[in-house]
Amino acid sequence: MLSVSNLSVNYGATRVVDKLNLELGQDEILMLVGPTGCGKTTILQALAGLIPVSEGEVRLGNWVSTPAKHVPPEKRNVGMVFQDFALFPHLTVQQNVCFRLKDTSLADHWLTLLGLDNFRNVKPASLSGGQKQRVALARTLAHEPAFVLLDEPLSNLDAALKDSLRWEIRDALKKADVPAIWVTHDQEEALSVGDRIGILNKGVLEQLDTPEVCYSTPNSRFVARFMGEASFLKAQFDNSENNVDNTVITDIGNVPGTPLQNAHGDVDLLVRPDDLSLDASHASPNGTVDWVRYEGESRLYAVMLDNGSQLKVRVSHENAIKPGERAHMSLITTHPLAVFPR
Ligand SMILES: Nc1ncnc2c1ncn2[C@@H]1O[C@H](COP(=O)(O)OP(=O)(O)OP(=O)(O)O)[C@@H](O)[C@H]1O
Repeated sequence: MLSVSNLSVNYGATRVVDKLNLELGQDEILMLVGPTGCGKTTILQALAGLIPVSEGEVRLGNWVSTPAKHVPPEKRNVGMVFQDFALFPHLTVQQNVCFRLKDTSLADHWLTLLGLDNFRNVKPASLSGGQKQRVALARTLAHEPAFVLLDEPLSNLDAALKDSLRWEIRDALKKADVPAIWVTHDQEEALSVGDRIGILNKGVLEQLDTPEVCYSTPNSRFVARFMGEASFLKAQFDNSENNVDNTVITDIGNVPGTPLQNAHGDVDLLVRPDDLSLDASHASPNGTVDWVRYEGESRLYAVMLDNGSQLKVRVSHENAIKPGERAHMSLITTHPLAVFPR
């Protein structure tokens, strides 16, 4: 188990990572997300032992690193995968993966598993981006790392490739049976690939939970907005025992709620685009379309309700409504929605 307690990193007088705490199970994949400059890469560098930490400890297997007793990178047995692949251009795929390896049987194993058998004798320049990233991963895993750090491994690849390669990487990490921390800018990638997600805000871990919990029950508005399209609808919530079903009352329907931060009375309900329906042929419209974004199979609408809340709703692409047109919006969800104090 990889265990991190109160890890803090300062650059000069500026604290960039503030008291990070986390524990990762043996084959667990943690996706680390957050806005640019929030400290994601700094955390990876600190865990790899590449930069000094100001406070706290990192513990794995038989070593513990603290500011007073720093364990150097070569003693940590960390595997790193970067967005720029970092392959040796003058070596073949096979030579890259076997670099400094005494026993090459694991190199063969990962080359085969990652579909690289036919490329063993070519140099990186003639490989596609996805193939290069597979080579980088094979090289990392062939060295039997105790844990793996991935810094935006897919950010240089096109959308279609990203989608398939993220599953290949997840599968390979699970087979390698090592804890992994994977930094990404892509919320969808974080939600679909991670066992858990850590959301960082200005060096502080705001939430560390399963993808489902981070998306449906974010513990702050920051996390709610960061994990996907989020609208906040004015609502009323009675937190007394009279409200046995935790019903939240809104102008566009009543739904079950999960109150956060002791929300009650006048509250804001977190509404995702798929929690709503939009009907332009309804006899009594309750809002006006502000804008629409065509997404291929769907369209995302921003609708200004007559009560002053703007909500975003995603509907089938067949549903073409123009900005300025009136429409009826209602809540259609049956699962509990997060309720924030206003
Ligand atoms: N060597 C350094 N010296 C001083 N400040 C640094 C150094 N490296 C990073 N920083 C600062 O530390 C903060 C965190 O940087 P970091 O690269 O960890 O962010 P990030 O979350 O990985 O960002 P991005 O998503 O843009 O890659 C930023 O404000 C950055 O400017």
